Amino acid sequence: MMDNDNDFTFCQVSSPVNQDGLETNKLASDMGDITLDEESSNASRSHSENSGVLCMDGLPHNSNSKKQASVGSLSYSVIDTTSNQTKELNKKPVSSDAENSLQRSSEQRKPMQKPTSRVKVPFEKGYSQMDWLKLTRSHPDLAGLKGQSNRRLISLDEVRRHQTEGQMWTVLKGRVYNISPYMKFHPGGVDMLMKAVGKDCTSLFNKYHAWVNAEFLLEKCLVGTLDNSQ
Ligand code: HEM
Repeated sequence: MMDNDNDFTFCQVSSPVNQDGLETNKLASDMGDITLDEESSNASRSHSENSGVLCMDGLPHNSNSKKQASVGSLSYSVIDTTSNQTKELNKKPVSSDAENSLQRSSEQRKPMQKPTSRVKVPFEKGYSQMDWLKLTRSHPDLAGLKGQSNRRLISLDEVRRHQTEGQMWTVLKGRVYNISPYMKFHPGGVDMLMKAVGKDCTSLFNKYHAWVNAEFLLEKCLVGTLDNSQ
């Protein structure tokens, strides 16, 4: 079962929102030798709709011939079609230790791991998403506009020239943001967000978390709109 927020993230093996068929297809192809039975597929789907995650933590079941794994209160069979044998997933109760739980869940996920590994970086004190929201409400000029309008058109070349501390610009879905103030608040870590600086990060963003509402999160960091005319 899921004990805390960390477990929620670390156990995530499918996209919370199935809006993006790609993610689901990738998962399906990476699962390769594992087949979920009819009942389990339905169960997983409805679980995804409800809570957005598919977590494999659960208490051990007594499994001899039929192997059972559990997802919250749901259970399903896992069948290895290559060896014609059923595999039992590693099922142990979750401890509250986030580090152990990260290790254990990455072991569990091995057979169906995606190429894109998504590790949530523990935030520094004062840099939670709630702290970010508070800052966006209280800071007068997060974008660093200094009175300039954020309705102007900005070329990709100008975006490239903004890679200094305090002025780190990126393009996301046609909008130009100064992500400098968001750096330390990014749940995926500073290093990951640095990859977005000075360029269009839309595809990277979608690869990791297409469902994140950046328009809302970065609203106060908007510096303009990308000029596509060149
Ligand atoms: C530019 C705007 C971006 C915003 C506003 C943003 C925001 C977020 C948010 C809110 C989360 C937590 C998601 C969750 O809990 O489900 C997150 C996680 C993450 N982000 Fe970003 N992100 C951005 C760009 C990027 C880029 C460009 C990359 C990759 C190069 C990236 C990589 C990650 C990773 C690896 C995680 C961590 C694990 C996870 O939560 O699943 N992000 N980001």
